[in-house]
Amino acid sequence: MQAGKLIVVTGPSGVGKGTLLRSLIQRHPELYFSISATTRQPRPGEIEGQHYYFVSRDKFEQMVAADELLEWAEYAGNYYGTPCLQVQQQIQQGRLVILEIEVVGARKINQTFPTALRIFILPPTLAELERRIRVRGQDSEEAIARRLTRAQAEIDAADEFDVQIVNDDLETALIRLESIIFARPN
Ligand SMILES: Nc1ncnc2c1ncn2[C@@H]1O[C@H](COP(=O)(O)OP(=O)(O)OP(=O)(O)O)[C@@H](O)[C@H]1O
Ligand SMILES: Nc1nc2c(ncn2[C@@H]2O[C@H](COP(=O)(O)O)[C@@H](O)[C@H]2O)c(=O)[nH]1
Repeated sequence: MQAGKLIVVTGPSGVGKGTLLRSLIQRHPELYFSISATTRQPRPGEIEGQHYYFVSRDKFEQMVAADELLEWAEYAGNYYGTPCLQVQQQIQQGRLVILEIEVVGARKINQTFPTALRIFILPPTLAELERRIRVRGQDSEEAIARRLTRAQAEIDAADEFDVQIVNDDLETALIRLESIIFARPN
């Protein structure tokens, strides 16, 4: 069986990573989308084991100590991390595995998984990024401020990644994402 591949999708909060990836997975159900662990409180409608594994800080720290996470980072006051086991199993089974993670964690993947394809999603403007976070309507003012403070430094890191996609028109960005993920190797 051919070995699978790891694809990391990163970019600032609210840029539309989740929106793009949900559409991508609808079109390509063979993709495996990794489910992260987080200490963040669930938002209305978020389901345990589907959107995230919601864990306490103690439990998260135990997972770190037991080396159960492929990468992890603290983001806007909460921990987020990728459980290793499922990702490794799915790659061994030949699947394309997608991680949707923030920039610090995406950098760590470069060290542990140097063959991963790392894609950075950019907003058309910072004002549009703020508008999207606000329209989503799921973060407190404090959480929005933390996310926007971090966004500029994240955007400045875009060139560290293999590919950059501007998510202006959603369908155009989705087609570009598809073409990069399913590009034939030379
Ligand atoms: N191309 C686009 N044009 C306009 N609105 C968009 C576009 N892409 C996403 N959005 C909207 O922007 C908001 C944020 O999108 P989304 O939650 O997917 O971002 P995200 O990058 O996954 O954020 P986070 O990292 O915080 O999970 C949503 O309301 C979504 O509908
Ligand atoms: N380093 C990691 N970052 C992750 C992971 N799972 C999600 N994220 C990123 O965190 C922020 C905030 O997410 P939100 O759901 O609270 O809006 C966002 O950029 C996610 O992509 C992970 O496992 N590791």
